[in-house]
Amino acid sequence: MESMNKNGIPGDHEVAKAELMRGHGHLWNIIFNYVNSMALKCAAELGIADVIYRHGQPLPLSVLLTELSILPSRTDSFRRLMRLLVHSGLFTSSTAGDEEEEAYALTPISASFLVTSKAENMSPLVFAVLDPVMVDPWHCLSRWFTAADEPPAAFDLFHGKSLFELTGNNPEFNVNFNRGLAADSSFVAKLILEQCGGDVFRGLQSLVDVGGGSGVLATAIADAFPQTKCAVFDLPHVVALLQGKPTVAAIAGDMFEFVPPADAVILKACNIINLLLLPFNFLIINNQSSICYIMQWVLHDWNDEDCVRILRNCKKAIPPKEKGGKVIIIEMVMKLENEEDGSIHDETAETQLLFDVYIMTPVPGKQRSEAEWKSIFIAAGFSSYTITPILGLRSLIQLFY
Ligand SMILES: C[S@@+](CC[C@H](N)C(=O)[O-])C[C@H]1O[C@@H](n2cnc3c(N)ncnc32)[C@H](O)[C@@H]1O
Ligand SMILES: O=c1cc(-c2ccc(O)cc2)oc2c(O)c(O)ccc12
Repeated sequence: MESMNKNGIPGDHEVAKAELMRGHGHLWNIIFNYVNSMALKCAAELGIADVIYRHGQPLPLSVLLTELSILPSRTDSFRRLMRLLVHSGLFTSSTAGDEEEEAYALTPISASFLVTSKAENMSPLVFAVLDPVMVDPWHCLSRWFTAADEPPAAFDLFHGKSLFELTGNNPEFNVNFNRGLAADSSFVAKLILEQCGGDVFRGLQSLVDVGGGSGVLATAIADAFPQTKCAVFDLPHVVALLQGKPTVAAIAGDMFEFVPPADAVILKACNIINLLLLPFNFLIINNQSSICYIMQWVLHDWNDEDCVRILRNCKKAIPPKEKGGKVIIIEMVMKLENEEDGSIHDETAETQLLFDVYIMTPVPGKQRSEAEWKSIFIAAGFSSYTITPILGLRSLIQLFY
């Protein structure tokens, strides 16, 4: 009672104590947040969503335990794991029958992003992001800030090489990483084609997906627009995973050296083009045709100077806007804290902040605001751009000169 004043209103001391308790809870939430990530990874590794999906209706706990070969001694632990995953919105639980045994069902999130049996050559993104190869470097992020030899990213400090060098000499991780990103690409490709496909891709003669990874995006565009000749350009060990995609050509090379002209791609469609042959193909570029380069999650890997180099290489090979040339970039456009609408507090804005810090650990990357993008576009010689938000999190940017 002593902390109330005579009107029954909590005194300063009581308010401060309540705030401290809230703050303590908040801190715990931040500290233990990685448990959500790891519980999700565990669910994906066990294949919980696949088993529920195959069952086609809410799955009683006992059946789930049997199907997943969970040891009887782990029953209680498994139920607690499921309780957290239900709380996170990945599954729902209900009780059915006289014994009131819990039964679990998929939510739209797990049905769309965790069921692997529906997606060939893809695995949930969580396998790429939470692979120990990606997680271990976080333990030296603080050291990276002060390391005198200034390694490009904490990843390089921890592994002694860059992410893309490591994918080149660790085949298992190369597959894991590219399959994880493929699943995300597949989702985005569907969205783009539904929301703005006609406006963006209709009438294009050729398109090259620069840093196109698994080729999922290029394949979806090629399937939706069969008259557009599509190709994926990426590092040799990445395009090597692309064998067997009949509608998309694969080209190995280094985008810092040059970006292949799309018309050269058409000549060699359906083969992995030997990089050595490409200079000869320059001789027969038809600069009058509508050529487009597309890049998803490529520029966010690099500093401003490198982005300008990549974009200048693209600009060299496309005709001006009136002749149908453009570069399409699918990336985040960060909302900034001082933007008027206050939306920095919503979940999308928080995810953007997390992803911006996330990307500095595997690569020397960053997420950019519109003003930051604009100065890169101008430095690379482009004169206009449009931004179409396709998801809360990211946008489709079209660049012209
Ligand atoms: C983050 S991944 C994005 C992959 C794909 N665009 C997607 O959205 O899933 C970046 C891609 O850039 C490729 N890359 C990195 N350095 C490159 C280079 N110098 N030349 C060509 N591609 C490169 C990587 O191999 C990788 O596939
Ligand atoms: O580890 C990653 C993850 C991504 C990523 C995350 C979420 C998405 O919806 C898409 C992609 O992107 C990465 C990336 O571009 C990179 O260069 C390194 C690592 C990752």
